[in-house]
Amino acid sequence: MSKDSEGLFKNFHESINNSLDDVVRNNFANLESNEKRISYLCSLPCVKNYDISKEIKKFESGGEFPVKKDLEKALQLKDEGNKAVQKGDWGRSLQYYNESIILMPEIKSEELSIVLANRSAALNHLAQYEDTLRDIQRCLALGYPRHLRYKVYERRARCLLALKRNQEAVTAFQNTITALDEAKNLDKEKRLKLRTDAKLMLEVLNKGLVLAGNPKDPEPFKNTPPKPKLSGKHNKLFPAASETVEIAFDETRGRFAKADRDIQAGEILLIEEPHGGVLLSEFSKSHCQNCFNKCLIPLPCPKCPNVIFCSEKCLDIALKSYHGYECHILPLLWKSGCSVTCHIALRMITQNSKDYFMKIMQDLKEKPTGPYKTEDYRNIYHLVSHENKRTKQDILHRTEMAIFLLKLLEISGYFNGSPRKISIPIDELKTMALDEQCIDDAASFGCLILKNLQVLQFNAHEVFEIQCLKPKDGTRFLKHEGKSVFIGGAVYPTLALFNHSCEPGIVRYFCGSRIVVCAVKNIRKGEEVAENYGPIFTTVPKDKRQSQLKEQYWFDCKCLPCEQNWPKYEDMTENYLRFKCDSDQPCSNVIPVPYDCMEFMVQCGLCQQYTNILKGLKSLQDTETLYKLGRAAMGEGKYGEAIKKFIETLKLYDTTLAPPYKSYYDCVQDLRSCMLSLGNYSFV
Ligand SMILES: C[S@@+](CC[C@H](N)C(=O)[O-])C[C@H]1O[C@@H](n2cnc3c(N)ncnc32)[C@H](O)[C@@H]1O
Repeated sequence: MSKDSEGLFKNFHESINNSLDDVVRNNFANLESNEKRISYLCSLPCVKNYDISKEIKKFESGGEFPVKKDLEKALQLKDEGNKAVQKGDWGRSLQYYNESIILMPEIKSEELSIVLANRSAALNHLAQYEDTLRDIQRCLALGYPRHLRYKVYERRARCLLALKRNQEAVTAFQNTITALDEAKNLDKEKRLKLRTDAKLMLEVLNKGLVLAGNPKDPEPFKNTPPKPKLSGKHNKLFPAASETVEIAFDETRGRFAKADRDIQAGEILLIEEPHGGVLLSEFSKSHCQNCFNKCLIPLPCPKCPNVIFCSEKCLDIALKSYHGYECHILPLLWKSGCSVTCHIALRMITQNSKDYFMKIMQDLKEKPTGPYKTEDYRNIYHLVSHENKRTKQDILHRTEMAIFLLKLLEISGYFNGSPRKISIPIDELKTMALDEQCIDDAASFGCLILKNLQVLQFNAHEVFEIQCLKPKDGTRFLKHEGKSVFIGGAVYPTLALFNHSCEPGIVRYFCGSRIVVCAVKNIRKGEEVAENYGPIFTTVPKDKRQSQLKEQYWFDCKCLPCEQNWPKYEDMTENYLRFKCDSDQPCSNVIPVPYDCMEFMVQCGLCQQYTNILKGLKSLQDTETLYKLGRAAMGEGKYGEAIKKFIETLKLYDTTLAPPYKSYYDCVQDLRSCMLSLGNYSFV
């Protein structure tokens, strides 16, 4: 449940807990399968008869997440946009048009086409030509009135000229001339002037094209950032990871990742799409519901006023899978007070069809073999859920959540195999009882949801972006100085196989909703590639780390900093250097050498061999210079350059010294900050 939750789910939960007597609790506790737990709880009168009609009524009243589109408001906002245009405030008009588009009902396609055309004018004035062209395309597809079309064709032609796409501009000017014939409300003189201008432009353009030998137009500009690339080939068994990573297993730690060869700091080890990725409700009107990118020119869902998309592609993906079902239940879910984890648990179902689950239901008993694919629900089903360590109270609580989500799933039309077409009429929803026809489905899907909730507790990741203050004109902004903001959640099934260390070897960042995992240390072949579940040894004392990990993830951490009781960053001493034993035989020992040591040959206490520290001291001087260069590049926002310097610094450190020591973690921390700067960011 969300921390400050109020609302339907909380009340439902409290009401059940108050109604259950010891006998019922005992009966529940003795049930051995999730299927039985769901069926039993669903059959109890306190669940079936739970009255939700009053709470549902509250949703109808709208507020932050209205249940329906609103023509009147949409038209008002359009008018506000037009007024802003008259004042020459194009930025403000764009905001009004955006809001109007989101609220405009789908059936008012002509009205919508007009707001899109108006928005294209604003975008054109703001010199966002590619966006202008997209909106013109959209407004024409929606049936923009024929007598006004000359305007958007002419705008299209001018945009194409600005983008130097002259061949296409010729067609657009020709369309303008044809469309002027239909401009019945335009006075004769204006029409004549526009026609003459367009003809003149056509002449100039055609001549220019002939003179230049009819060159091809430049490709339309792609506004999607380049996709990150794995370092090395894909792992054959775990294709989201690189072949440098192997997934190993042992009885105490379960599955975990280790290096299959020496890994260098800076290598990209994993790139993975989310499974069940959801955006937090607070970002539903600023970020694309599908790819999580910040979205300044939103495309609305045709049916609901609560989510936006960055492109037709994202809209199409969402509508054909999860959003088709979630469209009308989102306000209910968001206002119910249940957590983002509940939403992910539901999304893990809605993103696939009922048929998909029916086909794999039998397979779920066995762990799947073959390549471990991100989209394959069977893999997620077998992630760690610690089912047999759960308390009765925990299972009861999650079963209640599952039942609440089941009810939403039923309302969404999921069990009938087709999304509901209209928003939920209040009279339809009186109690929590499930429709008799859905009882069998409820038992099967309730089990899956319950399993999802258990799995998510240990395997979900937060999705974040870096938010930077909007730079004033001409001023530079530094992404590493931005704030990391939690915008959503998801399971990344391959990353979920990585265990924790309080001294992690990786950093994760996001490109849209896709996660990228990058090494921030050099990791030797055979060593664990560990991620971090929260507490880091440099900042959190051991007892706190141990108790946090035990409480949240149910294991005793035995990482090196925990086992050897490494000091926090602030307590690391600079009085001696931790030299690696440099003997001929491989020796893993560390030789602490006082800072003011006058000897240059020091003896290893373990293998008794001598290490010449002069060579090491010389290379440490080089690391200082390299590190300073990296810091300087970072301060100028040249992250690629800074990353290279930090990687070189770490390489030199690793030939000489063994962590923990301050300068090593300074460098790791800066490398991490630079890597984070490569991910999602937005201006606030
Ligand atoms: C996200 S999963 C990691 C993958 C998991 N080991 C598996 O087999 O699928 C988290 C769970 O892994 C185990 N785990 C993670 N880090 C661990 C560590 N450092 N030592 C022991 N167990 C760990 C705990 O059981 C934890 O709840």
